[in-house]
Amino acid sequence: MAASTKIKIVNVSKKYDVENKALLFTKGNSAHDNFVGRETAYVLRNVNLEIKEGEFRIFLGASGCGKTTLLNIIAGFLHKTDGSVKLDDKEIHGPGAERGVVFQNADSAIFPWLTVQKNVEYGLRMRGVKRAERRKAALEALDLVGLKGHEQKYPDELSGGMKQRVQIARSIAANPEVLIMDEPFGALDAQTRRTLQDELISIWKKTGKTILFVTHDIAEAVYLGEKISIFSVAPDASIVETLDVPYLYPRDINNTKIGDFVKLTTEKLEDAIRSSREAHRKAELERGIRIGGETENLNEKKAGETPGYDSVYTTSEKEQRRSIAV
Ligand SMILES: Nc1ncnc2c1ncn2[C@@H]1O[C@H](COP(=O)(O)OP(=O)(O)OP(=O)(O)O)[C@@H](O)[C@H]1O
Repeated sequence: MAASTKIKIVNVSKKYDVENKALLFTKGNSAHDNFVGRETAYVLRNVNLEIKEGEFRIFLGASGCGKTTLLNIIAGFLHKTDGSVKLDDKEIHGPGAERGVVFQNADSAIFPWLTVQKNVEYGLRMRGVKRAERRKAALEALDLVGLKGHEQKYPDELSGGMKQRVQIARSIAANPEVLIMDEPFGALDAQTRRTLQDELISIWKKTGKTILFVTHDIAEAVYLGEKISIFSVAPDASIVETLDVPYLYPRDINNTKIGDFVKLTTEKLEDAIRSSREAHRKAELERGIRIGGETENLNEKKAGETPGYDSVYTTSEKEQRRSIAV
């Protein structure tokens, strides 16, 4: 039987109130000096997306294209400016227990004064779940993320990877239908990252949850995702292409075919960045204005480099990418 639609996003747009934000800029600061009054720029414009129940969906895009903005709209933390976001055919108007969120920075998401177990129980306690029941849910979730035996520790006794596991366990204990993950492994070392990627796949397989996952790391996207949605750049960013990743789990990132798929995804992302930047430039030229100071000249880029490259990858990711695929 075909999976049902879990999340449906139709023509979602978002603009921030940059006019008020600009008042915060200090004079002499380049953001202030270059501000030319485009207070109504849309970060996201007409985003369309359909996610099936139980799907593992990746969001990939240049820094600042609006991935976090979209996740926050789906999580219910932010209001959209236009469009519709439905979960199980019902419009989302705010946060809900059926959506669990995992942020990149575990330090700011978990409470240092609570033990691991109390941190994981926290959301359930807020919902009035009885002690024995929340204890059971917390212990099961901690077992699932490999933290059995660490229940009574405090966050400052844990490594970065363990803290991230606590955050994931806290989401899972609340038993959400959708896990919304914003670069959850971005701050971790390569080894821990790989271990947590494998654990996440195993949790996804065991629980059947729908997962939305933002990453900058193309190899991670291909290793984890069933589908990869690629964003153009802001302003007016949207999802320009969605790739199906046609490989069974567990995937071997050193496999040549998967390496070729990483390369293909990289090219698609670079194309999306290049063509949306060209479209912005054309539109700016047509309006006869220069936005944000110096307009970057595409032709001045070094041979072999693609516009947006530096904003998408960190140095180590660039090296990893070269060694993996390009
Ligand atoms: N509260 C806000 N007010 C004004 N502009 C904002 C606000 N939050 C985000 N933005 C702008 O919206 C754009 C998209 O931000 P967002 O954090 O969604 O991008 P992102 O794709 O997640 O970036 P990254 O990959 O670097 O985390 C950026 O230009 C950002 O400066």
